[in-house]
Amino acid sequence: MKHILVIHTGGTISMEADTENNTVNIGDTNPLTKGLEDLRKLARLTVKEPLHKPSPHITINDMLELKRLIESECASGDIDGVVITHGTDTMEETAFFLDLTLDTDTPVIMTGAMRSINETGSDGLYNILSAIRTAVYEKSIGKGLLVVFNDEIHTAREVTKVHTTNAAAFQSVVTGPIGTITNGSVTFHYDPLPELKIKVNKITKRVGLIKAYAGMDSSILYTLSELKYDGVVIEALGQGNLPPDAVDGVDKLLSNGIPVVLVSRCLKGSVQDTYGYPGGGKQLKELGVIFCTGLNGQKARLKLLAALMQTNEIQKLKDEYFSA
Ligand SMILES: NC(=O)C[C@H](N)C(=O)O
Repeated sequence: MKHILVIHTGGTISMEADTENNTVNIGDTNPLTKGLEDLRKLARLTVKEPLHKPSPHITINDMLELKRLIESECASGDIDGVVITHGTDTMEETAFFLDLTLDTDTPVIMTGAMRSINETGSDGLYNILSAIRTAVYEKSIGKGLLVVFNDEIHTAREVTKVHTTNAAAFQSVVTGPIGTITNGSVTFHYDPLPELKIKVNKITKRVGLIKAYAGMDSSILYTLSELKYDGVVIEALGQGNLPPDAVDGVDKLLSNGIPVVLVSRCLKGSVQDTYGYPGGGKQLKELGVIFCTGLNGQKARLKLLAALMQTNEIQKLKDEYFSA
């Protein structure tokens, strides 16, 4: 029998509905720590609970703590796979951060739930079951961090939360799921792209994330510059454009040595220096903005945060961390 480390961190999967007050709450204890008995038929389980939080409370230090825990537990060579339960709101961020910074071939699977443990149709235990099935499956080795949810398997790079309440809350919008689970059998459909790894033990930088909008000016960008943020990610318009009045703010950040990474607020497609009008991608690229295709804003922010622990030279960031 394979040995799976189950790490609980909190989220709706560990919450209970209070039907009188119509709220969902995190209690003193995590009901999941007792509810895994049936799943022990699938694998030998060791259960740890380093955190018991709703996922909007998860911090970058929590992500680092999880990374350290996984590394130290896997160092013995006795762990065949890891399953992490996590709230869904920031699941893609913890998943991406761990994928970026963990250097292991051991399958690490993340899951959660949209309905709390005592609600009718609760999806928590079912998703854990699917996650354990994926963790023990031989072909999950070397695929990076995977998110298992509602019978689908997603890579950390592609997955995003697309629905606030539906049990099918996660999608790999560009590629579709990397795998599916049918009648308890795991099938993979393609191999993931190799993900860059960044070695970090601590994060001491501050990176802001803002979304561009029609009529945006430079005020927020000036503020981030005055507050001496270490980096800024902008979810730009379309192919990588900004309103003309926002350009001076970008210029201010860059001339203060603060890297600016640009992703698109569109769900699909790449960012490119196509448009030559004021605020267009061509002007932004010439100013020194780093273009990043394939990551949404929250993931590009984490990548910049980790990369800034290696270098704050804009050219190096561009060449070594954001060239693909
Ligand atoms: N479904 C969930 O887990 C949502 C919850 N707000 C959380 O992220 O902790």
